[in-house]
Parts: sequence; C-alpha cells; structure tokens
Amino acid sequence: MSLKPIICPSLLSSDFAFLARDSNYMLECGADWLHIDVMDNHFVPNLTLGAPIVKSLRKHTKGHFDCHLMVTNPETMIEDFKNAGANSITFHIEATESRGITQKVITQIKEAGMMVALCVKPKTPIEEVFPYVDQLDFVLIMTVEPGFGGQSFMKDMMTKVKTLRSKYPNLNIQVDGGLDPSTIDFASEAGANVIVAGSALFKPNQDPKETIKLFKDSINKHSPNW
Ligand SMILES: O=C(CO)[C@H](O)[C@H](O)COP(=O)(O)O
Ligand SMILES: [Fe+2]
Repeated sequence: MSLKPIICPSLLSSDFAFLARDSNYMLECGADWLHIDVMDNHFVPNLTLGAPIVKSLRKHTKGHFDCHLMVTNPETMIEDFKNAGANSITFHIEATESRGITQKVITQIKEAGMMVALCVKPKTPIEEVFPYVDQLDFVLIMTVEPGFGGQSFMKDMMTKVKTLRSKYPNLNIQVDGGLDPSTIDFASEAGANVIVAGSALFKPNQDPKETIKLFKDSINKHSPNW
C-alpha cells in the first residue's frame, strides 16, 4: 500500500479573527486537513481554543478537522469535540498513560465515530505507543516541544519516525513543529507522510499553494524508499 501525503495547515498561525476565511483559503491551496491546536494552559503553558470555536468554524468550512489536544484531561472533551464537528482527535500519551486510561480514551474516540491518534512529546520514547498502534489511524511525533508555533524543527526526532516506519510500513505518521521547505526532506526521508505546518504556510509574502506542493512532492519522492 502506498501512503499518500496529507498536508495539515496549523490554524494556530492563522488570524483567529478570520478562522473561516483562512481555513478555506488553505483548502483552496491544496491542504488536506485543518490542524486545530487545543491548549489548556496546564498540559502546555499556552491557551488557545476549545469546542465552541470549533463548532462555529464547522458552519463555515467542510474541511477535515484534525484536532490536536494538548490538554491534561482529554477524556472530558471527546463528546464536545464530536458535537462540534471534529473528524479526528489526537491526544498525548503523557496525559493518559500514568493514569492507566490510554485504552479507554482510544475506545471513547472510536465509539464517538472519529479517527484517533496518539501523540508523543520529544522526550517520550516512541516505543510507548507500540501497544496501541494497531487501533490507531495515525501517530503524531512532535518535532518541537508542544505549546507554541514558530519553533525550530528537532531533527533528532527523525530517529523515532524511522523506528516507527520500519515497524509499521502502512501507518500514517504525522509530524508537527518546525516543518518548512528547509526541513521537509528530513521528515519525508525518515518516513513521515502527514505534515503539520503553521508558520511556513501562514507567513506573509509566501505562497502556501507552492509550499503545499513542495511538501507533497517531497513525500512522493521519498515514500518509495521507505
Ligand atoms: O502543535 C503545535 C505546537 O504545539 C503546532 O501544531 C505547531 O507548532 C505548528 O506550528 P509551526 O509549524 O509554526 O511549528
Ligand atoms: Fe499541533
């Protein structure tokens, strides 16, 4: 099976006053999913948006809502995000594993009819997701410390991408943080096919259509060698 590139603009870098306009513009430029960063000012030191805003946005776009929950208690938000129109929910294994509820949250998301993914922060070994991978739609490997856009890509995270890719050739692997035209080849060569990018796509005086194409070309070039 060959995996297709999935490009996910991070709305964290959009103009929050014009979320619908910016979301639809990215879809017109060739984006596949809309990446929505949910931060609770507890799991990460930043506060962004929650289900009510996602619900409002849903009225104005048909895009796939790829919700990245950087929150301490993801299990309390699943129903609200489902009702808001979320298509996939990614939660951090660091928020659930120590409480023994990772399996429960995966099941909760699947039963709500959404795609489900687990995410690992830079210091978390990728092996921690192995027991769950067969049930997941994708795995997110953070390539920055979660909390803020515009940080530098952590190239050493590519070891994790390679390890996961060699064990799971058919898995969608997402990377998030610092992806831009100068770092995409490291990610796609290592085996990532789902790319989140905020600043690289929303920066002024850039052509997001060109950048999205460049990301896809890079993945299509490297994926036959995975
Ligand atoms: O999850 C995130 C931060 O925690 C964001 O999705 C990510 O940082 C995207 O922004 P950029 O491409 O500017 O790094
Ligand atoms: Fe994210």
